[in-house]
Amino acid sequence: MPAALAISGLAKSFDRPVVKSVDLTIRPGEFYALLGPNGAGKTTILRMVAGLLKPDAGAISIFGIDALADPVAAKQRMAWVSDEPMVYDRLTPLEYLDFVAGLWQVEPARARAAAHELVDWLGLRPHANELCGGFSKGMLQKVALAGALVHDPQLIILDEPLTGLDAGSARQVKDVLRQRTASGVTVIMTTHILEVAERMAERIGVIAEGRLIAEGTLAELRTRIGRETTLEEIFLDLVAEGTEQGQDAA
Ligand SMILES: Nc1ncnc2c1ncn2[C@@H]1O[C@H](COP(=O)(O)OP(=O)(O)OP(=O)(O)O)[C@@H](O)[C@H]1O
Repeated sequence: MPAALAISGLAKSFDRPVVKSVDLTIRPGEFYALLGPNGAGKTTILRMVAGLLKPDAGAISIFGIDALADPVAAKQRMAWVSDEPMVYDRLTPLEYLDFVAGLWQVEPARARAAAHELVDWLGLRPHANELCGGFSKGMLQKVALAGALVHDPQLIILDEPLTGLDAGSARQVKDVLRQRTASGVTVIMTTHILEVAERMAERIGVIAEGRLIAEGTLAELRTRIGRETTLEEIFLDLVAEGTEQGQDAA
């Protein structure tokens, strides 16, 4: 079976190199967290995977599909959830989900069932028939997540999905993601909430200055650091070890 996501030699520069020859392989059903300091290049990597930004170099394969050569086929297998939710103000959550399902040509009865299930899972039922225009950012984030999942993607790519959510909403989103991975779906997400990476991710990748500087299970990362400590300490040590700034400070 091909990898859910295989990236090799991925590179991108803006006014300077931001992603520098990143290789990453995620197996089907895996929950993978991408950590890294602000500006490390995490979002840029995910935007390239989601087909929103053209890499300068490298290859991206999604379940064996060359995402650069056949972006439409690749996009059908994945969902992209940005940290800036884009939802239509003049639609209710159910109307929005119906609209998105239509774009994906999901069979109407299946789409309706999926929409109602997501609305319930994400606690949107009391607002299911209200216009999204009046929603808080957290509620919009949940509607956007529901929209991304309505076509049953096999790879879910999320950029900071829990930022700004209250405890109850964060729990609902985590439960939806857990439920999806339990049924074999692959998840890759960026987060600054180390506890989320620690509790939810099977493997963690650390990006610093555009490079993947470390990767593994929490136990593997601990072994690499050589002491029994928290993910926060591991993260700070790895970043210090893997960046010019950190090396200068050491
Ligand atoms: N469209 C763009 N044009 C110019 N520079 C950009 C663009 N997008 C990102 N960058 C720059 O690329 C670098 C990496 O940004 P990116 O958003 O990938 O980082 P990140 O690791 O996701 O950071 P954060 O944790 O703060 O969200 C930053 O210096 C950012 O300013």
